[in-house]
Amino acid sequence: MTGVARKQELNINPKVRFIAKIRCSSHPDSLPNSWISIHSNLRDGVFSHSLSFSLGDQPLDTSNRMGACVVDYCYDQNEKNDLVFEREVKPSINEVFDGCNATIIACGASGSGKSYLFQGTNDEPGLIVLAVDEMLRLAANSKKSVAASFYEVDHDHNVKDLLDPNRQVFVLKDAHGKTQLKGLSQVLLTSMPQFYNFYGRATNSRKSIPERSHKGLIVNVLSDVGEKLDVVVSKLNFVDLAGYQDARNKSLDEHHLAESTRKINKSIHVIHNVLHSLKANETHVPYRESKITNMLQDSLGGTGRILMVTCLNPSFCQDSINMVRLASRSCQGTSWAITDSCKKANNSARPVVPSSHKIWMHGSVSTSVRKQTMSRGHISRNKAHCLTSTMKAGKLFGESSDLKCQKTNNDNNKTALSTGELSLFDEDKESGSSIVNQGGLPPLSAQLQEMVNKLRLAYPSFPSCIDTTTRNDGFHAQTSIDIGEPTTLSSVRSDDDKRIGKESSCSIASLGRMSLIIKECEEIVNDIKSICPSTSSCGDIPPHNDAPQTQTSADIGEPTALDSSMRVSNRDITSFSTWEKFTAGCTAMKNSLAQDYLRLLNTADKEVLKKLKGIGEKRAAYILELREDSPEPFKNLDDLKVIGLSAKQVKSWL
Ligand SMILES: Nc1ncnc2c1ncn2[C@@H]1O[C@H](COP(=O)(O)OP(=O)(O)OP(=O)(O)O)[C@@H](O)[C@H]1O
Repeated sequence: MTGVARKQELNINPKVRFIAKIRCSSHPDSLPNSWISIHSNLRDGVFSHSLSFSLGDQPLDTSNRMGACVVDYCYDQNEKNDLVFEREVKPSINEVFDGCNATIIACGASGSGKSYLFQGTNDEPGLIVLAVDEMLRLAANSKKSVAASFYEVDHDHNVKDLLDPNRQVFVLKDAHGKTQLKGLSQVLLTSMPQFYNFYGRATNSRKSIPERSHKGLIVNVLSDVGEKLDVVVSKLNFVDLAGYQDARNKSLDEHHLAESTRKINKSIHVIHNVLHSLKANETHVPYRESKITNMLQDSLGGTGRILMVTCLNPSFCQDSINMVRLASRSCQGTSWAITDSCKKANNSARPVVPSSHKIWMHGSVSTSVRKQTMSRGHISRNKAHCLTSTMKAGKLFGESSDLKCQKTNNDNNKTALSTGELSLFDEDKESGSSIVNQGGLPPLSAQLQEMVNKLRLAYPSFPSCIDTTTRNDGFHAQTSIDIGEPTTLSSVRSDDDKRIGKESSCSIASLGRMSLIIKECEEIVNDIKSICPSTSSCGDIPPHNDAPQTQTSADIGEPTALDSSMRVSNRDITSFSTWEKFTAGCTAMKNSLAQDYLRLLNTADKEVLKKLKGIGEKRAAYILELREDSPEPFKNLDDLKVIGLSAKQVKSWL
């Protein structure tokens, strides 16, 4: 890092700013950091830092999708908390006193120095301590007061009051849509020693909780003392996110730990998504996809200023690379559009984004970038010294020197969908006749055709349903029934009605659906075989007995018993009514379609992902990143939330 770069103008994004901080080594004798190099970029008046990584002499290629990792600024290991405070936090505090909210978020791998940055030590106070001191000073000079709350969110689910762990905290929205943290206690701050007392109590209560969790401090600025003390004018949030850990880390063999890690990682991804959306001025911001972003919605949205600090370990840590990639993706609005020149260690240019990416990255580089000239030399350290002596008196913080982050598995467990699997989707493939090609669908293979024919024998209503529609809508109608919900014929029909006319051309998605349905047919055939072991083929299945079970409107209206039809292997297939057989097939199909959609998300390469409805360039790239954290990030339809899709939406596409 050259001195010239250090004197460059800083571009401060008025809304969201991403910075990185390389942790100082906790061992004074250890070698200075050598695995992260910081390179300055100045392009079109926008300043940024790109980071490159090396292991020994070996540059680490992070360019698979990402290329250089770019953040707005990176502080190296020699730069102290007070410098970060003066440059990054203090300007926001003035704005908080003017009525704006601000949020400072620290994220990073475990042991990357998040707590150190926020909390600091007796000798080097952290951002929180410096900020509260500054806020108390400003409050004394105005008719305002400050009060603080301290909370913890474990598993991205339960919110606990760290001042009073027995209190239950509920996240509610008031009539104006504002977030209320019902039950969270608040302490009026009067002096630094009183704050140390408060903060020390809260951090001690946290130590009793072994699980990793996010924790947050809210410093509220209250309106005039003596009038309405409880009216919050604005707030400064500090959010110390749980340490990021690769969920595939072998040490996480206990299921609940892996599960908890998965949830934590997911919420970290959601926070980055939210910041990306805010930075890119997107209309939809996925606050509701995690508890922590839901809680912070008021502060993050509107005019609230946000600083995301990605803390980096001083020695090699794959999780740190993952984190900085994530930050870079959110910061740049893109994560893969990196030119070759950017991959070189000594690159100096910001990544060039191909035009195909420009739609969604629009707005990510602010046009109203505020520039602040700051040189390293003019930071006053008096404040820190003054605080240090106060803190020493209180001996608030203990220190440990463990370097927690270990090298983790770098291999991405990627399984690209083979073209063999895709051949079913292939429009050029011609074989056999088809019962469903009237809408432009490709002909089925002879083998599949035979299977469907067999199904016709077993399920008389199944082919009739197909045949009564003029195109592939019949298939859609059967497969668009909400998964897990009771199936009624009327719902089938209304879905059918909705779809007819909507989709007039054959899409890859519809071809995909078709192949999946056919695959499901095969499974149904196998199910039937297993229920009737004596059956050598579907064609041999005794025809259903319609006589005693004639379909009535009561049958149609009472389908819930059929939901269990896939579990009725004890029951003789011959006792199934036509309707039962049909709905059993439908249930299996819709479940299988959902599973196949999830399987594709978990395994398919980017190009295939982009063929799925709802998945564009951005989502596809994000899915690939999620798969780096967890080999199978999509276990059920609810997991789609993390990529901004709802289960309902996807079910309607299947
Ligand atoms: N700038 C620094 N100088 C010296 N030691 C540091 C510095 N930053 C962090 N450390 C030390 O590194 C260790 C890990 O730091 P810290 O606890 O802040 O990490 P963390 O990211 O909060 O970890 P976790 O996510 O596991 O809570 C601690 O022992 C801390 O004292």
